[in-house]
Amino acid sequence: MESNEQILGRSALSRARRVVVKIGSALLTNDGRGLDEPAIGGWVDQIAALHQQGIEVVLVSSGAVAAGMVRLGWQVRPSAVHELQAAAAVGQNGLTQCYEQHFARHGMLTAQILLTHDDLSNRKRYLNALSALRTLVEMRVVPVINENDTVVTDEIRFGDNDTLGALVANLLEADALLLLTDQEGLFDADPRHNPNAQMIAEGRADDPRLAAVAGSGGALGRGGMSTKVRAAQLAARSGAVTVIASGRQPDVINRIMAGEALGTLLRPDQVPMAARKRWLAGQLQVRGTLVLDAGAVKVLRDKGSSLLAVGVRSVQGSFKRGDMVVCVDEQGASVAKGLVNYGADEARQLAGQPSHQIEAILGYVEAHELIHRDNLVVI
Ligand SMILES: Nc1ncnc2c1ncn2[C@@H]1O[C@H](COP(=O)(O)OP(=O)(O)O)[C@@H](O)[C@H]1O
Ligand SMILES: N[C@@H](CCC(=O)OP(=O)(O)O)C(=O)O
Repeated sequence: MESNEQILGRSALSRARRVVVKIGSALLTNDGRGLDEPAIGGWVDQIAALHQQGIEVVLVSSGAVAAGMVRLGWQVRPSAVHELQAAAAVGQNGLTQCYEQHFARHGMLTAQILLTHDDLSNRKRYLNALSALRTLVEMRVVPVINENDTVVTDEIRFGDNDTLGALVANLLEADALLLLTDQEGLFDADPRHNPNAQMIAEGRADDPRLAAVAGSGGALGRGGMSTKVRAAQLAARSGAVTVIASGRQPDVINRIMAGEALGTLLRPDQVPMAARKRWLAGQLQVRGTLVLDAGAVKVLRDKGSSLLAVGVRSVQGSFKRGDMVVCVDEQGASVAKGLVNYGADEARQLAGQPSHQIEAILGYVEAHELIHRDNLVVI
């Protein structure tokens, strides 16, 4: 029998079905010298190979500011936030184009997604982002995500896409988060300043000693290792394993996903399913109640199905799309909790109705299910 460490360690990577790959600025820009296009081509080839194996890959890519600086002919990275934003806006086009061209060599489509951290803490926008991303992934399109630098100031100032990568891993309940950077992994001291620093091969994401060795920002004034350790902690909440590794190692993505001991592995302390359910359940206060008929209770419990409106008897409370609601049986016993796709008024109109009637009743379809099974925890 496998031990917990094996379940949550390297072997979790070889079983992973969905992975978020984050490529950092330090690496993409070859330490601040504009986009490293041949290297990008290499990562795209590796991601295409994973796709061939049926693994879903979502890419979080930095590099907009650096690409914009080259296009604008700026030699020095500006410090004023509005100039960083301008450079990011110009550069994002180049970044998108670069990925699009390389993925096209493999006959693959990409989609540009610009998000802020706030988007993923606002319940409605969270659900919107989730359904858009899930649809893209199901269509085998590779989402290429970056921060929406035009509307944020903190993120662009700290240059932290590690947190965004972790939030996306939470959102999509990814099995793994790969943080590709310019170092072989997390060292016990910054290797740029300490030649005797040793790489940490493996640890628990929430080990406080890791935060201590990660220190502060990287050489380009970015998050450095501290945001990577924090990202691993966030990713662990939904059960994802994190690997911090050098993007310059040949075939790094595929080797890590095959379970090879490259980089630093930071594992969650709980098996993924338990972590995901706890994370979802701990997300929000319950805002309303859906009373289910016996058939709906049975399919939720026995099959882990999504909740359809047809199985809902009545709706209590006042809630909005994206809020957490509790599902109870007709005797009032709790059955499940989940994020609801319709607000209370709409849910009342839909209760007891088949899904194909949603458009006729409301005039639009937000989703075919009232609660998608991925957003549902049976209790
Ligand atoms: N303990 C450590 N181990 C490895 N790298 C460290 C450590 N502490 C600080 N660093 C620095 O973090 C940098 C990587 O972070 P960063 O520049 O933010 O990369 P990215 O842009 O890929 O996110 C490295 O170049 C290194 O100088
Ligand atoms: N979003 C910005 C900066 C993000 C950034 O540099 O983050 P990181 O790669 O974590 O150091 C960009 O694309 O240039």
